[in-house]
Amino acid sequence: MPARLSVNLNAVAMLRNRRDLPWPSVTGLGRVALEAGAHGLTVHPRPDQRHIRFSDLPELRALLDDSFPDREFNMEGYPTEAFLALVEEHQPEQVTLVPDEPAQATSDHGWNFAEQGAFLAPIVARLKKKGFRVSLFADPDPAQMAAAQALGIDRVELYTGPYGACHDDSGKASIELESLGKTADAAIALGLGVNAGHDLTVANLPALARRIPALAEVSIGHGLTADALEHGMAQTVRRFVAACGG
Ligand SMILES: CC(=O)[C@@H](O)[C@H](O)COP(=O)(O)O
Ligand SMILES: NCC(=O)COP(=O)(O)O
Repeated sequence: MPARLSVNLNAVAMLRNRRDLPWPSVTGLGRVALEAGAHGLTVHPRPDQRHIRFSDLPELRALLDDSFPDREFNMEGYPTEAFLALVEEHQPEQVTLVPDEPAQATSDHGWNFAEQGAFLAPIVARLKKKGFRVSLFADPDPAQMAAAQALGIDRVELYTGPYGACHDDSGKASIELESLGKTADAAIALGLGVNAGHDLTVANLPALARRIPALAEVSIGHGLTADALEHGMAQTVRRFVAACGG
């Protein structure tokens, strides 16, 4: 089965937040994504709300519940008490825990399961008890998968940033790809599902999907939003030229 696509709306939210105006609409573009076939929506509400605002969450939950009940809401974040309260309020189908510092510009590494397992274990147990599917952000490192699996999680999300960064070096990309592939092999052998995300694009996704045929889900925001701008720009300029009376 092909990997499912969850559209990360953080980049849209960041653009919206440049002005005190309601566009681009996070919920509106979430609807466009779902109408176009996305299997779900991802948000990463950071503590300073510089991208997704906490007030976006009820609207997105309602969009999925009212119009797309077969799609999924994936909430990502560092498991502070405040983040866990948001999760419990908005009931995503999947919770992805990431080891990000509050002021971190973007996610840039996975959990160290050996060192941070004791911190994660009660949080995973709490989320599992409440019925959430739990995924943990993981570096491409097969040796860490046993410690991840021991936490009782459902999936790992492989951090694909280093692979995405090889956009101009196919030799290095194939090394990063193999590292992701071996980590996925180890996770799958232990019974874990495998998601992936960070800096995935139309260009680098096909090789990833071929190397990891059981890839369950990819969440994509930055590259997908850039692609939408690139491919939508000409049509939009035509609309504005017409609005100018041209
Ligand atoms: C976990 C991950 O890789 C994404 O959540 C990524 O960090 C996107 O979040 P930002 O758009 O806030 O960078
Ligand atoms: N979970 C990873 C994710 O949502 C990726 O975001 P981006 O790097 O594509 O913006």
